[in-house]
Amino acid sequence: MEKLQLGIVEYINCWPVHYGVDYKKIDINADITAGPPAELNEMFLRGEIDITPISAIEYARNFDDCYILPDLAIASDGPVGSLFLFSELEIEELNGKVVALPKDSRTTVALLKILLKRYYQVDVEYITCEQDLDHMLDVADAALLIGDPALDGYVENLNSNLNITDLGRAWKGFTGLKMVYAIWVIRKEFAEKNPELVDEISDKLLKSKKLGLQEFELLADRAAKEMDIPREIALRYFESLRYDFNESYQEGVMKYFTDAYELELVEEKPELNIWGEGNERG
Ligand SMILES: C=C(O[C@@H]1C=C(C(=O)O)C=C[C@H]1O)C(=O)O
Repeated sequence: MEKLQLGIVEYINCWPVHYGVDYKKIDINADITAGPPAELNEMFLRGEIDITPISAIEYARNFDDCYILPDLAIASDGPVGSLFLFSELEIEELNGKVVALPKDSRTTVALLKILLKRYYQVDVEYITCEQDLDHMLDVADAALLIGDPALDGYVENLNSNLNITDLGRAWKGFTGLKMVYAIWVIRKEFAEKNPELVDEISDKLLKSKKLGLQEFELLADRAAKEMDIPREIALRYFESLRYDFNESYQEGVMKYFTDAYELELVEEKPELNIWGEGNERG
C-alpha cells in the first residue's frame, strides 16, 4: 500500500490536535502536507491526500465521498479568536458596500455571507483577495481574515479605529449555538479499502489531541516566539478554540448547513457520515 498522505492546516489552530505527532509522542507513518484550508480541500477532493481537516462547508458539498473522523474539529463555542471582519464602518452600515474575502477560506466565507444576509440583514458585494489586510481595506470597505493572518491583524489593530468582529461570537449571539469550521475527513473509497488503518489513525489523532489539550502553555510560548504575538493572546486563543465534534457541535454545524442551504450556498443538506457509527463497518 502507498504511504498515507495526511493534510494539516498550516495555522497554529491545528497545533493542539497535532501536538502528539509534532512532538514525537505519537508515531504516524505518513507524508504530511501543510497548507491553507482551501488548498487542502482541493488536494483532498482530487485524491492527493487521504486524511485532512476539511472546511465544514466543503464537507457539505462533498459528503457522499467522505467519512468524518470522530471527535476532531476546529470549532468554537462563541469567540474563536481568528475569524475576524475588519471594517471602519459598523457592520449594520455595510449595506451596498464591498467586502473582501480571503481566498484561503471556505467555511468562514459562507459563514460571513450567512451572518450578513440573514442575521445582520445587510446586502454587500464580495470580492476575493489574498490575505493582506492593508490591501483588502484599500479595495473594499471591510475585510475578512482567517487563521494566523487574522491573529496578526487583530494584534496589530488592537488600538486602531477599526471595528473587529469575531464571527464565532456573532454566530453564537444570533443562534445560541456552537460553530464548527473544519472537521477531519477520510475519502470513502480509501476508508473502505483500509478500515484498520483508518481506525489506527483516528485513534492516534485522538491521543495526539488529548496530549495537546494539556500543553497550551508550551504551545502559547511557541506561538509567541514564532508569530511574534503576545503570549497571553496566544494562550487565550488555544483556550477559546474547541477541538471536539460531539452532539452539541453537530447541532451547531447542522444549523449552519441549513442556513447555507437556504441561501443556496450548498445544494443539499448533508448527512454527517461519522466513521465507526454503524455506517460502514456492518
Ligand atoms: C478557526 C479557523 O478555522 C478554519 C477555517 C476554515 C475555513 O474558513 O474554511 C478552515 C479551516 C480552519 O483553519 C481559522 O482558520 O482561523
